Amino acid sequence: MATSEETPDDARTGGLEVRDLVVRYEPARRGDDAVVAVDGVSLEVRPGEVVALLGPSGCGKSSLLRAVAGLEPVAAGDVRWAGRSIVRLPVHRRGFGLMFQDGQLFPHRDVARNVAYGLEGRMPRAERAARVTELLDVVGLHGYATRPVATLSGGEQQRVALARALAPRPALLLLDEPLSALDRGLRERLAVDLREVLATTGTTALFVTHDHDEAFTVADRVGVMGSGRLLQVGTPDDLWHHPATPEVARFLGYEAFLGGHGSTVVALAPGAFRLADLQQGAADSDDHRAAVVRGASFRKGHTEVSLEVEGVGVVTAFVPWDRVPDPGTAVRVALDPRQTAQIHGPR
Ligand SMILES: Nc1ncnc2c1ncn2[C@@H]1O[C@H](COP(=O)(O)OP(=O)(O)OP(=O)(O)O)[C@@H](O)[C@H]1O
Repeated sequence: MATSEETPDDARTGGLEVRDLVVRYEPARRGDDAVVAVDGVSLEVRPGEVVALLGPSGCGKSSLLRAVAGLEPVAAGDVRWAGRSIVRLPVHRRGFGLMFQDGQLFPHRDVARNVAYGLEGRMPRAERAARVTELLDVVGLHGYATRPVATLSGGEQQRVALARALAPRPALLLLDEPLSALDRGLRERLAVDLREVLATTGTTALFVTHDHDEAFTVADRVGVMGSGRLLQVGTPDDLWHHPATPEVARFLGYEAFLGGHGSTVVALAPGAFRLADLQQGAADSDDHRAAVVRGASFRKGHTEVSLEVEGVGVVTAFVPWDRVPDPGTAVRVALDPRQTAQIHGPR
């Protein structure tokens, strides 16, 4: 039977449910305004699902995550797990795992004893050792058990932190920018590994990041936040092809906008304009414009050219490395509709 804490709706949903959540920080000095860091957010994370919260610095991602963890009080709204409100449960009774930007490993323990931390007192020693070995395999650190953590690289330390967070089989894993302290190449590789580890272990997770590539790599669904609000939630594919507003589109990486029919706006992804005389496909388009080359930077296997397109602004075009026009060159560009998204205005 449904109680006041449980509704038939919840029983069907399971997982995490955040309802109309408000997180507010009271002012440090009298007379200052309170900061509303999370302003009425509702979000679900279904069992086994990985959801990323994506948004610029200060938009309230960490505050939301910390409220779910029980590290920040909830000013209004509700946080529910498996159909029950947990806002009054202390952190340690929620059964959630936490992982932060700096792994916060215990420097005087070796790798195995870091990973075993959450298992101590919960299972016999032999079982604990087996679980540690299993987790080190899962995160790609086979054979690292006796290494002092101080001798590990930043990426290896984050793998240990992940293994430690997963060891007690948390009901929900909360990750706050776990890869942000690492350099870009390593971050990209670890994001792929993280996705695989979460999938293999069937872990339900909420993952905070300001990096859209990382969110798209790791998560089944992504929630885009801005100024304390949840602006849009969807699969990476859905968000990219159907951003709800120019604000969301810009945050996902769209660079410029064109007026469309009526209240429709056309968002332009990097590569939306092709240099007409250089690239195949450009000739098919009937939308040609004048542009001036502003600069170029070499990337893996191609060159990104910065173009100032008449009536549009500065955008990025991709050209083969041996066909890069000099800065100042006047060129014609053609629009590739596949690299655009339509945003429908308010009806
Ligand atoms: N303990 C606090 N006291 C007062 N204000 C806070 C506190 N923590 C966060 N804030 C404010 O709340 C807002 C949201 O911060 P939060 O850390 O949740 O954002 P974020 O999106 O995670 O940002 P970042 O990516 O920079 O960590 C910001 O304006 C921040 O200054």
